[in-house]
Amino acid sequence: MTKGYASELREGDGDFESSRVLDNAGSDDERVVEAALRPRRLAEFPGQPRVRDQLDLVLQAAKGRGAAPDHILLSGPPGLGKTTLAMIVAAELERPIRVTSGPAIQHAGDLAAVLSSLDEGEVLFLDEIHRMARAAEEMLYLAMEDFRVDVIVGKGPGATAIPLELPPFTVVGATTRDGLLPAPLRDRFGFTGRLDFYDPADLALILRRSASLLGVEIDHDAVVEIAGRSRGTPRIANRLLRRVRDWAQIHGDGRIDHAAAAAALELFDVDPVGLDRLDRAVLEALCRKYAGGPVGITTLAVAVGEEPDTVETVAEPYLVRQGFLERTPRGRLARPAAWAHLGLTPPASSTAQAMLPMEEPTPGRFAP
Ligand SMILES: Nc1ncnc2c1ncn2[C@@H]1O[C@H](COP(=O)(O)OP(=O)(O)OP(=O)(O)O)[C@@H](O)[C@H]1O
Repeated sequence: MTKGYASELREGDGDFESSRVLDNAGSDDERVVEAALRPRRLAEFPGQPRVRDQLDLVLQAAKGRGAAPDHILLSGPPGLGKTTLAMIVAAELERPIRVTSGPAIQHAGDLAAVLSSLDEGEVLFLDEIHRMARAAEEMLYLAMEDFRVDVIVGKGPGATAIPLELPPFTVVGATTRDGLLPAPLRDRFGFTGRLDFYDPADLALILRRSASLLGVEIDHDAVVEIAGRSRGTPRIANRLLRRVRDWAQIHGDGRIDHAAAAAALELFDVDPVGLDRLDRAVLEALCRKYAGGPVGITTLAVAVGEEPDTVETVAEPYLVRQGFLERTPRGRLARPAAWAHLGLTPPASSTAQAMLPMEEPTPGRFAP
């Protein structure tokens, strides 16, 4: 589900909290709206054609055999649809879904309680699976492989493991950091779907569908404008749509045209390539404070007043994808496009400048 970044940002110094319309977080009300906008079936899910086709095959084959499918791992940056796809897996299998998350499982006993109450064929959605406690991870390996958990009774040398058989079930794990998953856990998943940023045409489809569900009229140019500034992320596209809708309601007749979209996005500090204040702060710190780097992620995060994990999972993937930033073994480096985007001239000695030039991305187009 969509958690983590909200609380992390709130717990942080809060610089970006109030104005980050692009946060991959949101209030409870927003989560309710988000849930209402989720596609329910695979056929309604725009984008990610490869993952969709692979998942379709896995699910159809399992259904045909009348068996639970292999465990499924979904990885990718926040807001790309991992939770949505987990819900879709259960809907396609016509099975119930149990939802929990890594941070909620801090002891093996927490996981044992969930596992022992699963019904046959049930889908267990484990969001942020990389944040589960180590002891619970070990229990999960066994449960995923042998459909069994060992319940430990007693303590010390007298402790006994009592095996408890489980009915077959399917784990759908979601992670923004699959590199943090221990190999034995990763290996237990028979299928891994890697979600990537959406292209503007798919975001446009998502926006049209959401506008129709929200009952707002939106014209073609406005859809293109919002899609181009949504960082390749459906959650952000939907959130920007709702802010543009607010603008059109207050300043116009409720219909969304290009002028309304552009004015609202300007108000909410979303720049023409979709970068928000945190993204720009990261680039500014990298270029102005550290002369383009290389600089370590922790230092960079301190410079922008954020947790390293937030910078790494929320801001960086898109900055890398857009050709603004490069991750190197020595630290983060600003690419020439970052200097150009900020209107700065790289210092003559900058390592970043010595690298091959990349084009400044155009609005709504991803760098190759
Ligand atoms: N392919 C899609 N089509 C339409 N809407 C989508 C799609 N993918 C995601 N969304 C919308 O974006 C919102 C966020 O998606 P979701 O919660 O599934 O992302 P996530 O990858 O699980 O994020 P996180 O890592 O933060 O948990 C959903 O509420 C849904 O409305």
